[in-house]
Amino acid sequence: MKTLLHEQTPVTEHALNAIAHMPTKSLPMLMNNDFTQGLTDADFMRIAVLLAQKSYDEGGCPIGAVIVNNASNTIVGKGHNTLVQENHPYNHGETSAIRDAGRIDFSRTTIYTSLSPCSVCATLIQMRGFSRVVVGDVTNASGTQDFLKENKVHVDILEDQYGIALYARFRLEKPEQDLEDWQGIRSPN
Ligand SMILES: Nc1ccnc(=O)[nH]1
Repeated sequence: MKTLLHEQTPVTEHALNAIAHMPTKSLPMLMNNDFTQGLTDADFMRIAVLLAQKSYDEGGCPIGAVIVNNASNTIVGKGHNTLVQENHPYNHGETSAIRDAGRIDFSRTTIYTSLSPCSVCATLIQMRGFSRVVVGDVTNASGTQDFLKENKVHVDILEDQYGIALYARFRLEKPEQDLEDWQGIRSPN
């Protein structure tokens, strides 16, 4: 079967945005193995940021995450924060992607998150035995890298300036929503 994204397709922002929006299980219909093999850490991080943008456009918190199988370089889970969209007291970008992936062996996967993980997500990442975390923003938030490293999770910082600017804008526009999401401070509603 010929896919829309293949070995001759350039890796553009439009292509990455289509990947971000397509259900994970349908991705093999969109891109073939050769295209998938060409995706880099920065590309996976940008997909996480485009999921953050999708959440922002829905009125939610702009944080996205992508989980990739280390051996096959394929996306096995992805998602974004749904505090607002699902009226969900605790569904961060990371938990959303982890839930999308399901009960797999996370020790052979990498999670790309558009924002530095909170302590609850860092604990889940450690408990589920992820081999590696790539963090796209340690400018707006930080603090769990040492915990992750102490627990044998490899941490790489790969800042995405688009994601950093988006989160900074959100924090200025909706400071209460940012605090509720980070610290569980009671919703004003
Ligand atoms: N890393 C994160 C911080 C806060 N909220 C999220 O969804 N993710």
